[in-house]
Amino acid sequence: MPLGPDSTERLARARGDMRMGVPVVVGPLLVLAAETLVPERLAALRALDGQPVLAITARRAETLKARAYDDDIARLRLPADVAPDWVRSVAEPANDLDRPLLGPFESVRSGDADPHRAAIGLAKSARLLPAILALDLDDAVDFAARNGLTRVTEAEATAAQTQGTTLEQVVAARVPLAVSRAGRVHVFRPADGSEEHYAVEIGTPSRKEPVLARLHSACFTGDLMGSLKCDCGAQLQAALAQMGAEGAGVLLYLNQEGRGIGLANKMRAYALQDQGFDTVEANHRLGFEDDERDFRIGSGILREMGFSAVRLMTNNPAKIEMMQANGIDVTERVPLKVGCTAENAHYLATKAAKSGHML
Ligand SMILES: Nc1nc2c(ncn2[C@@H]2O[C@H](COP(=O)(O)OP(=O)(O)OP(=O)(O)O)[C@@H](O)[C@H]2O)c(=O)[nH]1
Ligand SMILES: [Zn+2]
Repeated sequence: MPLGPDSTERLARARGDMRMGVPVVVGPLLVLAAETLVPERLAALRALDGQPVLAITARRAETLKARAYDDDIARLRLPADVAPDWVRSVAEPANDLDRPLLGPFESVRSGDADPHRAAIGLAKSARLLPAILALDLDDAVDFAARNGLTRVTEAEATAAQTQGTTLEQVVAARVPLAVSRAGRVHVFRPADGSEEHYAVEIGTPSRKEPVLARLHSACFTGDLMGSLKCDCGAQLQAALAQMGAEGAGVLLYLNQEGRGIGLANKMRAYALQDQGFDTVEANHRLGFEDDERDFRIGSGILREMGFSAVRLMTNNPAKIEMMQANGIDVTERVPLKVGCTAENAHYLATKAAKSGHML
């Protein structure tokens, strides 16, 4: 292996750079995340030859009443005189209702939008808002080298969205739990430098029979703070309690906060929910799909631990489908109906109506 970074490592760097507001080169494009744009970098971008565009998802474009000519994304020409906060307002819907006059937008029709799509995917995988400033470069390779910028190819950036599914166990150790003395916590680390995920094994479940299993997505507010806006904390405790009572089970704690959009974006969604949008509408206004989680991570961990069949504790049919599609047999669905509160009744009803949850 050469000493320099390979493509996986360059992708991890690119994510870090975007989060810091440092430009990266994706295929032929110079790319800056809209969310972390500062005035100095916008000025430096404008000093280059060419016409910058702001690429957003079609979901976001729909809210802004901008035309999306590239299916799932739109490329908006960057007006010559706008300040960085215009860019941020296009990306970030917090002030949509106060700033209705951001447009009119001029959407670009010609040229290849695939690199822009790849760069938006990279921003998502960095848990940033899916909006990027992009400028076509004539000499992308030299430009990156001259300016010390991280460069990834378009294909590498596209692949970034499906990485993080090859995980290796780093360590496992005994942790006596309130629900069972025989608790064991395993830590799994993806090869691409993205977030680690955990498995809590209760007892010593047989690898030859279906194991009682829960795929739990991290919810800082519900799991740790006792938020009444969702049912996550109660589901977590109930799942562990049932595993303790049966003497065996495995709970995967997946760091896919906010259905994979990250805590900052989930809090943005919560702010929109206070303006009257439901959980799905809020995700769309931010430019995300309803659910950005990659459930293959869960099936990968189960396989790594030697399990091939589960009795899955869930109300979400998508999880069952994803398990089956990824080689983990779901022999039984174990319902998990706990934690209904006055504050989350609307949230649970929306999950049932829009996400097909079985309630
Ligand atoms: N984007 C977003 N994420 C949310 C919201 N409320 C909860 N979450 C996240 O949703 C995830 C939990 O997903 P749920 O749909 O409740 O449950 P599920 O795991 O898909 O399905 P079950 O197995 O039936 O519980 C956690 O990662 C939470 O952080 C919200 O309003 N917006
Ligand atoms: Zn929650």
